[in-house]
Amino acid sequence: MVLLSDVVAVSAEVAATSSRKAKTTALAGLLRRLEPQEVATATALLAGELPGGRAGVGWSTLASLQVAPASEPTLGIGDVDAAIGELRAISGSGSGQRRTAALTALLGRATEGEQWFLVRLFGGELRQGALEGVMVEAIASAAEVRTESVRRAFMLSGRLPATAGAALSGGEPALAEFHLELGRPIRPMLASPAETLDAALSESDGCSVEYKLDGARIQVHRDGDEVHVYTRTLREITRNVGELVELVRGLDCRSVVLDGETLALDDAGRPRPFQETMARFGAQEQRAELLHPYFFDCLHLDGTDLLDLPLRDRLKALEQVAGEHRIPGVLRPTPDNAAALFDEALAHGHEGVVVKDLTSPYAAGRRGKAWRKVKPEHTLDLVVLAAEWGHGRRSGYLSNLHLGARDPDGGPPIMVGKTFKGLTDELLAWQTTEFQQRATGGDSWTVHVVPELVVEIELDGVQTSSRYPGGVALRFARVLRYRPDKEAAEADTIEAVRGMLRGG
Ligand SMILES: Nc1ncnc2c1ncn2[C@@H]1O[C@H](COP(=O)(O)OP(=O)(O)OP(=O)(O)O)[C@@H](O)[C@H]1O
Repeated sequence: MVLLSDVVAVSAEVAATSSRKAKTTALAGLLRRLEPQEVATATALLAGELPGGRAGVGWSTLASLQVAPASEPTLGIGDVDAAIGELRAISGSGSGQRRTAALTALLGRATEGEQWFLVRLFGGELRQGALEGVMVEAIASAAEVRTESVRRAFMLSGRLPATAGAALSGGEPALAEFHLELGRPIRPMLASPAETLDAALSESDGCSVEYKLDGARIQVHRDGDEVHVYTRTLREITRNVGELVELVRGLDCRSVVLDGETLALDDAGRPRPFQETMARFGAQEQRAELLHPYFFDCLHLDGTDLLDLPLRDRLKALEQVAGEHRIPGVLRPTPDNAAALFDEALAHGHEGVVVKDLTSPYAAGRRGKAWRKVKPEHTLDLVVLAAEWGHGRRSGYLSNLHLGARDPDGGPPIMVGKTFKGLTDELLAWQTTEFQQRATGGDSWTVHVVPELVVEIELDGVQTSSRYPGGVALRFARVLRYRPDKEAAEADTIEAVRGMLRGG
């Protein structure tokens, strides 16, 4: 039997080393020791996820609890699972009090180190998407299967616990059982940045160059008349986007999975601000502006999965089923044609282009070289770590943001700079409320927050710095907008920030 204290020890070991190999070895070592019934819960805990999802425990409850710790570790993985299940089942009148009582009982059975872990687990502070890649490798190593097989199962299920369960109990054959299922979204394929268009073009033999639209990612699943629409973070938004559902229901096919971008357009056909597209995803009421879909990939058509086929074949399927709703682009362009498309995309108010290798399969959830994004200006998506109270006109508002870049090895974000520029009155008011709800501590100047909000920052470049732990500082940073569609695990890495040193 594995104890919670074993998980806590391995988590600490993983956090303490920056060596990917050491992290994988530590995680795999523990995974190997698990009983089959412990695998799902222990995997979730190691990945910093609350087993089974949210349990309705807020920070205010957690912060108010002072429970004397146990002197010896006795909590097994099964005990933790059962206690979380009980917490989740509490409902009805007096549920707040009963939840506090159940949580107090659990914490009373935990040692000091275990309490620390559990409080952060409930508070969502341990969840680090960057750990996912390391976990995938650890599962492969513990189960003695190919990393690619584990990665594929994870992309199709979106769940590490289920992936680990299959790998450790059934090996390769069990992993091969994972399929694209209509109605279950998969993690979208992502792009990595290219310095220039020419650099991106020179990397592939044949490519598709497409507009990079500044909208919001959608994944659409249709099975007969049933249509579901999901966001980039796999949230279902079907009820909010009736016009997209109708459009996909009208396509000439029985079943299909399409990947694309959606955008609200003004009367002249120019993109509306990104915030308006995002607002549609959250709004319950119908709004005036209509969303238009721009599909760029087809992952399934009429009973056949296309994920493993090269892009050129997926694009043929896309043309067949949704040709008139394809994103603007060119296949196998000359350098001049590609440059013309890039200029045209910018002239229409879009972000740039994406250059895609026509031979590449769909590698969900990965930021690989098969898709390269090319943009003209410098922007970074960073994580908000803290904010300082403003002065003068901004007094009473949380203003100056402390910004962190992602640690690719799964550690906490690394601070790279501060800015209060670019914040509108509306954003100031919004973030003042949001940050206080996410506060983890601070002093009279500064409020530290759970590092989960992603903000897009425009900057002139970066410079070396001895002030910040990553050795780099942002130059002339200003806030462009918040990125509610992104999680901290998708923020730019410290390496991406350092990579900008070259560009000046
Ligand atoms: N033609 C396209 N092909 C793929 N993705 C596209 C395309 N046009 C727009 N996009 C958007 O770009 C995103 C892919 O770029 P990337 O993986 O870098 O995500 P990102 O970090 O959101 O990009 P950025 O922050 O630069 O907008 C997709 O999630 C999608 O929303």
